[in-house]
Amino acid sequence: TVTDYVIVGGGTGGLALANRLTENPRVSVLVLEAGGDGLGNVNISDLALVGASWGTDVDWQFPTETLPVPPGRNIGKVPRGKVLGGSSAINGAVYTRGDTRDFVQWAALGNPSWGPTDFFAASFKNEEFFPPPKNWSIDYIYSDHGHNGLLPTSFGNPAPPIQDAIINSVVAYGGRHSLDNEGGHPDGVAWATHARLPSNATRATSATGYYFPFSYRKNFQVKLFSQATRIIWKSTRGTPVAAGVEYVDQNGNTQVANATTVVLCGGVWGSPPILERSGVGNKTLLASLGIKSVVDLPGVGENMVEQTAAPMVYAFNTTLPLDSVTPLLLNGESLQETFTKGGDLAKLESLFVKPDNMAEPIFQAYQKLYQQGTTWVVGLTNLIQQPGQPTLLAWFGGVARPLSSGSCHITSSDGLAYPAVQYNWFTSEFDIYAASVTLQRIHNFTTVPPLSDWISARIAPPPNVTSLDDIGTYFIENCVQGDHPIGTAAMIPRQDGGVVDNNLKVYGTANVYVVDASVMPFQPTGYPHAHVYAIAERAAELFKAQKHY
Ligand SMILES: Cc1cc2nc3c(=O)[nH]c(=O)nc-3n(C[C@H](O)[C@H](O)[C@H](O)COP(=O)(O)OP(=O)(O)OC[C@H]3O[C@@H](n4cnc5c(N)ncnc54)[C@H](O)[C@@H]3O)c2cc1C
Repeated sequence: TVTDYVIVGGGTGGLALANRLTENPRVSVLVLEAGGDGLGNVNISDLALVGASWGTDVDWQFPTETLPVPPGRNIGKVPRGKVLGGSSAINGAVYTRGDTRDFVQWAALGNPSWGPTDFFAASFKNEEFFPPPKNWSIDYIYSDHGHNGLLPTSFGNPAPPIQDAIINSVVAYGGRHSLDNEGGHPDGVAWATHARLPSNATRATSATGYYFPFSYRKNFQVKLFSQATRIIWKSTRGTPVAAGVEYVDQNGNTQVANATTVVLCGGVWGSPPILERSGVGNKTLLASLGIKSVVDLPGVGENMVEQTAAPMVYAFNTTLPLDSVTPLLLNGESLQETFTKGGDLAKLESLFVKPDNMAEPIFQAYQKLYQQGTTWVVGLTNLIQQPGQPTLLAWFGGVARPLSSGSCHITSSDGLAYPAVQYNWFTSEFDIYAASVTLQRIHNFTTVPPLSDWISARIAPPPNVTSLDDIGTYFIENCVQGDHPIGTAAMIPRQDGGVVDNNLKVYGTANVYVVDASVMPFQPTGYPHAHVYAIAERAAELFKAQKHY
């Protein structure tokens, strides 16, 4: 049998796309997912247990390469969801939307279908926002959220008065209190929504929203424990045409799924390896691995941007009664604003230079976003309660839009081998300087009243780390990955290192597409999760329009 679409990866993007395509009963979709269904796994469903699934069988546990800066640092294996729902099933579930100006730049990169009006309409289609109860002191703007989507979003339970103290100290130190960061103007400290059902703190994933309630659809088939290895080509003469996808089924047998259209939704480190094993990628690299080139596309696996964050941890002088779900505040602001309070803006600007491996148009987009004063640095607050210990306040602060970028490439033609994930953090000094001043500013927020009235000591970094240089060293030695990588199949012009076009079709192919976090040309303000859903919603619209469904 030949299905209309074979979708590789039943993750965040994959299931959202599959759902929208199968709204039409005449369109058939087969999803190949390397993991299982995750049903009954409390580490997935209970959002209070975030992190418990990492390192288990629902996590790919991707090995990473040693970092260049600081020399020799290796952060080891990092999580990615290997289960229906993909990373939406194991992530922090923080749901943030970017700035409208981010998408003006996406469109300017040669993608007219991805401007702010289209992007936000697609994103709102994803969300079903549950406002907090009236007696909770949480600000939000109702119209900044989607209301008829398939993914429930809501706030964690508030912990007044500490939350108000955080907001008031940010404002006391020259920051802004934003009523809502979700409507295209993320600029200041605001409550962050989670992908979660409000009633019982259950995690909402692409599987709970887009698949399980629709699994009755005969045209929406899912094969679990089926790992795709490469694309099978019907013809590589002229423009190559895919016939389907080769995969290893749950019994270890190699099979082929035939389809009219192949869509890769394997994620940032799942999709590029499939392209490379199929002959789509850097011709020289592929030749060195004995793989015949089908389309010479050097951008495959490049342009990988990952946010980093370092903890600033403070002990409270009291134990706070906390709900099981940690409430969160997200603070973002422009670099100009951050530096006005304690950095050398001229020095920062002198460091704002294009890294060799960054595409020129992306750098131009960054320049515009910087000049427009868009939010560039982000801090997320977390309240931590361990039995018998004082409550801790942890800020995770970092640069939302770093200049340093890395890569993800296969190292052999083995269809089941892990690729080499190279982050390349801090190869741009701009990122180190911006991060140091950000942490210093977070420290300054925390040590002015009213928040300071609650704090007894700083736990991390140690109190003797005070100079900007020392804070910078602390950051590069202790930062953690955001688990927010994007960009390895970037939607930019082919001559600039792009991999997919405005319709998410892989350049040089007739019928191969990518619909996941890989296609983001750069990280919109905030975090990636909500944007992947929006990409899938928008991709479904574009596919339907092309095929006149
Ligand atoms: C620990 C963690 C915390 C995070 N926290 C947040 C957060 O709080 N907020 C936020 O916005 N973002 C967060 N993220 C990032 C966010 O979850 C991801 O950006 C997003 O879910 C990626 O979606 P995707 O569709 O690109 O990939 P995924 O959702 O990862 O889906 C890829 C799917 O493809 C499958 N797959 C891969 N290769 C193959 C293959 N060869 N054959 C078959 N199937 C395959 C995988 O098993 C997976 O199901 C976090 C991520 C992680 C891992």
